[in-house]
Amino acid sequence: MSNFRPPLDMPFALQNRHDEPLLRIVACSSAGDGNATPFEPPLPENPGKAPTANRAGLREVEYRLLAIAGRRLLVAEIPGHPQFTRRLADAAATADLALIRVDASQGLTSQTRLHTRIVAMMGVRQVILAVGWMERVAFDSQAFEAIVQQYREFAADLGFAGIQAIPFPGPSGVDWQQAEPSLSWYSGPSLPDYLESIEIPDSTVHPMRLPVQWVSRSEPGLPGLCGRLAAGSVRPGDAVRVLPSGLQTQIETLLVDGSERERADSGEAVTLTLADSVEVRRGDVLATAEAPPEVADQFEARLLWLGEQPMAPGRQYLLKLASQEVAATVTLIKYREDIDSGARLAAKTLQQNAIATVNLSTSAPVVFEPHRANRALGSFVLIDRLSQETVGTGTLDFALRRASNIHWQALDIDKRARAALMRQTPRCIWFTGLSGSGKSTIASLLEKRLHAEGRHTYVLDGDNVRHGLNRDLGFTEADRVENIRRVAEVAKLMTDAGLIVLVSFISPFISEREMARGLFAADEFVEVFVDTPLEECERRDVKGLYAKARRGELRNFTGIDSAYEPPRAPEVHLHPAENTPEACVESLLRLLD
Ligand SMILES: Nc1ncnc2c1ncn2[C@@H]1O[C@H](COP(=O)(O)OS(=O)(=O)O)[C@@H](OP(=O)(O)O)[C@H]1O
Ligand SMILES: Nc1ncnc2c1ncn2[C@@H]1O[C@H](COP(=O)(O)OP(=O)(O)O)[C@@H](O)[C@H]1O
Repeated sequence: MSNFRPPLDMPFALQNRHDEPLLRIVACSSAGDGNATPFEPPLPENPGKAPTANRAGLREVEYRLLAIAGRRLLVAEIPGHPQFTRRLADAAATADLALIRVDASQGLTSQTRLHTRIVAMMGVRQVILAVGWMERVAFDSQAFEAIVQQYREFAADLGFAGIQAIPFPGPSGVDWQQAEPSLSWYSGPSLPDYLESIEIPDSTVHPMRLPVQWVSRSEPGLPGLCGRLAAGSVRPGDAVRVLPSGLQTQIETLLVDGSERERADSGEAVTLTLADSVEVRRGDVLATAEAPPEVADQFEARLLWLGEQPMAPGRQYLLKLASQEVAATVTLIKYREDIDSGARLAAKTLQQNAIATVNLSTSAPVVFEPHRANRALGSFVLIDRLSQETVGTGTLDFALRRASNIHWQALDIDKRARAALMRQTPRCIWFTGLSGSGKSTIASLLEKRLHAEGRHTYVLDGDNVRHGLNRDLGFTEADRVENIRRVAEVAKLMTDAGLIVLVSFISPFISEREMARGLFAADEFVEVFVDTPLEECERRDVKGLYAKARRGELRNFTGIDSAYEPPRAPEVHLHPAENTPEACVESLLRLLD
């Protein structure tokens, strides 16, 4: 074994492809206290770096570059703690092989099953089941076989092409060099031999895909299109298509590391220029002209939920796929998978570490390929728009419909024409605040004033809409998200009809209010924060609901046992506890004028 300079903490994504093939391994452990990793301690030939710990005293993820007989290995070692699930999914997304270690005395744990499902979902097809601490079961071959048998049965439906189980002595996993006499009954390959024998799929045979990371205009002439080849190879003169626009052109020049090249392969970072001045933007994908990927905005997908807060269908997240970024919503949870048995379970929301099959809808068409055909264009992450944290990762199975199959119906009479007839500027005035804060009182008074001035208005009130359109919804977080999504869509249609719409819903979450805002033109949406302190609302207790909630007779009551997230920058901030309803309406009218 030779030794490469260890690229400490180097993510897979930053590795450039060189002449020798690189086997990417994701290694994780469900053994012991979960804080150990299978490749420790660092081998004498390959010292790596000393394990680092984060503030909580947990080991961090480490990347090591090793070599065995001319084969280079990039190993991502993921500590077994549940906090590392996201890192495991990240590393598994590009790994060729997973090394999953168990403790012989514990056998399979829920962690083993979760890790195995995640690596399978992210497209890893080869698994090494490293059965460590064999001395704890007296090096018993039957104990080993029982674990292997159990694992094979569990993993039978997960689509692995190969599962190799290898026994190990000791607490620290992989003993590369020394044969352990007590394991002489094991006749399979050693870990180095097995790693050497694994075939790496050739990603250059796939049609070329280049997600454009940025467009460089630093040189005179046509812009340089920069990105990392996600599949296939590219040469000057190749016919390519730009997606989603579909425009066809040719590669003019190809640069790698600043020098002109005749060919570049999957994994390499390249800069291209095109023969024509076709419009290309960051997020577009360049592809082989005769075999382009699909473009769609509705998908069936598999989703691993990572957020501490449960996933709510209907809530908008930011979806990142290759270099594309669009708003996305889970429109339906088809089923959640039981991590142990794989059984399909009904679910209204997803808790952290749940895996589910869902329908996903994006706000704009996305260039993609099914994950089984291309991992780079078939996997995505979901980001919470407020915290900017990754809350989900997933893979696209197939498009539910092509984006191009559904078009906006062009109508002769549009919003502008309708509004002109009504002699008004359509608006959505969105009241948010606690129950009893005064939303309905103020909205109703404002409507009276507008009506008297000859304006065309409509009030959408939570209490009323919940008797009809939203009668199927309760007050869980997921139901409130859907409640607001529907009413925002209705308000948008009404504004489109030319009306001034007054929406009066608690609408407790920033995400959904921002989603609603996103449906309207910039100055069409007016967020009004009806900021009455909880104590005052509770003192008023118009409907006796606060008293009920305090007695524990009403669950999920906003302000008591369900959160209210105040707006950060509302257009109007009202303080009804200090001003009469009439005074509040006056200040609103001034703003609307
Ligand atoms: N658990 C719980 N939490 C909050 N509110 C409750 C609850 N149960 C019933 N109600 C009554 O429902 C009204 C709020 O409905 P909304 O559609 O505005 O709520 S939300 O926007 O979906 O949060 C609200 O009306 P307002 O007082 O006018 O706000 C309450 O009367
Ligand atoms: N300045 C004020 N603005 C609005 N409502 C007020 C004000 N002062 C007192 N109230 C009273 O508070 C209650 C608010 O109830 P409501 O308008 O139904 O609130 P919400 O729609 O937010 O649940 C009403 O009984 C209203 O008369």
